[in-house]
Amino acid sequence: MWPNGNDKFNETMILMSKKMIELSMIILNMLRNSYGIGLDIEEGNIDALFRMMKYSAPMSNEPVGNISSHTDRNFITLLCQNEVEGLLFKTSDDGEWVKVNPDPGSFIVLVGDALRVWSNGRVHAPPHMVMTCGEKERLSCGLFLCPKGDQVVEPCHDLVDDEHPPLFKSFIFLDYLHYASENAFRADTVLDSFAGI
Ligand SMILES: O=C(O)CCC(=O)C(=O)O
Ligand SMILES: [Fe+2]
Repeated sequence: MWPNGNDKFNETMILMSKKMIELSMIILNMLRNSYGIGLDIEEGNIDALFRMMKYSAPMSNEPVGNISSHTDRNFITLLCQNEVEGLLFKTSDDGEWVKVNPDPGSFIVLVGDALRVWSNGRVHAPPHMVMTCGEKERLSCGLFLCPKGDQVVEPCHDLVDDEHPPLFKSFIFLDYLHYASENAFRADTVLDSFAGI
């Protein structure tokens, strides 16, 4: 059983997760630069979860729901997947559901709730879900960059002023995770009910 006895696989997964953490940090820094401000998210205050997901082939042409609509709770999620489509996300403009065209050579970047709070609502954390159909299994792997559980999540002070009042209250990340898991049935609006002002 992995990791025992599968050293090569182990090594590849550790390398992959390290590279995905690096890429997530680069993206966070690009965001900071685009606002011309210092990023008060330090590496020591961040956790990363690497997860591999397998959706078995539904063997039907009717789409089958695998993961229902939700926003991710973390700062930023990087996803890569095989060629089987299934991920859909909701746009901020008109709330349309859009299919993600799978490209095994690229990463999908999703903003999560913690980054939406940090940016004081400037970046959209899209509700997304997974629905598959057909005869092939879908494989994806995700790197979820999160605040550590004891971290305070709040709008970045440089992004709050008279014209941009805070849209969210400060909270401890772990408290939010608990609240979100107790309110999982409204997984894509739970941030607003927990911390929205
Ligand atoms: O498998 C995917 O592409 C997405 C999975 C997902 O949304 C999640 O694990 O939060
Ligand atoms: Fe997700």
